[in-house]
Amino acid sequence: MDTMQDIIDLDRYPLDRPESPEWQALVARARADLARDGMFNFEGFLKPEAIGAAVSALVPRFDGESFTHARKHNIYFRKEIPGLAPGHPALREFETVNRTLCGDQIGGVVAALYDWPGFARFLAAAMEKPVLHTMDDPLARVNAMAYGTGEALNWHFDRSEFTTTLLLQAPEAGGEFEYRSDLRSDDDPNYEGVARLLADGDPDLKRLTLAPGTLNVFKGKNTAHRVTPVKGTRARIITVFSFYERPGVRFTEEEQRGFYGRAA
Ligand SMILES: O=C(O)CCC(=O)C(=O)O
Ligand SMILES: [Fe+2]
Repeated sequence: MDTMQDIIDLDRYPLDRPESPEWQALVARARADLARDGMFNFEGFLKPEAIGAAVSALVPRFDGESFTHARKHNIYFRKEIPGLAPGHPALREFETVNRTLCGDQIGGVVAALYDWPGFARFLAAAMEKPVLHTMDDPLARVNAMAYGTGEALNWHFDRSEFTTTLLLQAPEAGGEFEYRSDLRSDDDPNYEGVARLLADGDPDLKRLTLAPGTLNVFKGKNTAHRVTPVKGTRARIITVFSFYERPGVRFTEEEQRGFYGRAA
């Protein structure tokens, strides 16, 4: 289980053949989907055996050593936003609870995929970046989350421009991914639009039910998104990979403590 042949369905998703016509066609598909929907989904990206191996490796760690990420937070994961009055409805707080494992607790298939240069190379091409780098942050580089009954990840924007996730285990019900693409831009924070979304008044909200093994990439920095509460006994398990255009990116110690309960 340690070559990419064992991990990725390379017949469907030829990330191992950069610049080949098939690779370029896949890049074109991802770009078209990103332009239209703000995301792309590659179903069956991870091979079933690799999904099984990843879940088996992660479950005991979730049970034994995960951080329970439980807090109230606003969509920015920041207490204050310069220029926004403290009571502004865009700063409304919501509850998040899930169990999180960090980069220094994740090995095997998931870490092998993250560190494989063919992965970043493909994602860079899909996102029309000259290059993408893995993070230097030992905690944030790759995360795994388990959402049990009633657990959720509430409204937020991500730190990185794009977010790459891979669902490993689907819940029986709930645990849906809800998102609103381009709710803000780097030039326009659109606080009124944020407030409207948080008041459940945004008609452009979309919902996605992921299947295990699907690679999902979306514009996380400016796409508001959340995971709705899981129903049933089977946890929703997902991994999240972070890439940046700049090499050497790390979270601040405050960010590490907020997201993971410790610094490293
Ligand atoms: O669990 C998911 O589908 C999304 C995770 C996410 O948004 C995040 O980790 O920032
Ligand atoms: Fe996110």
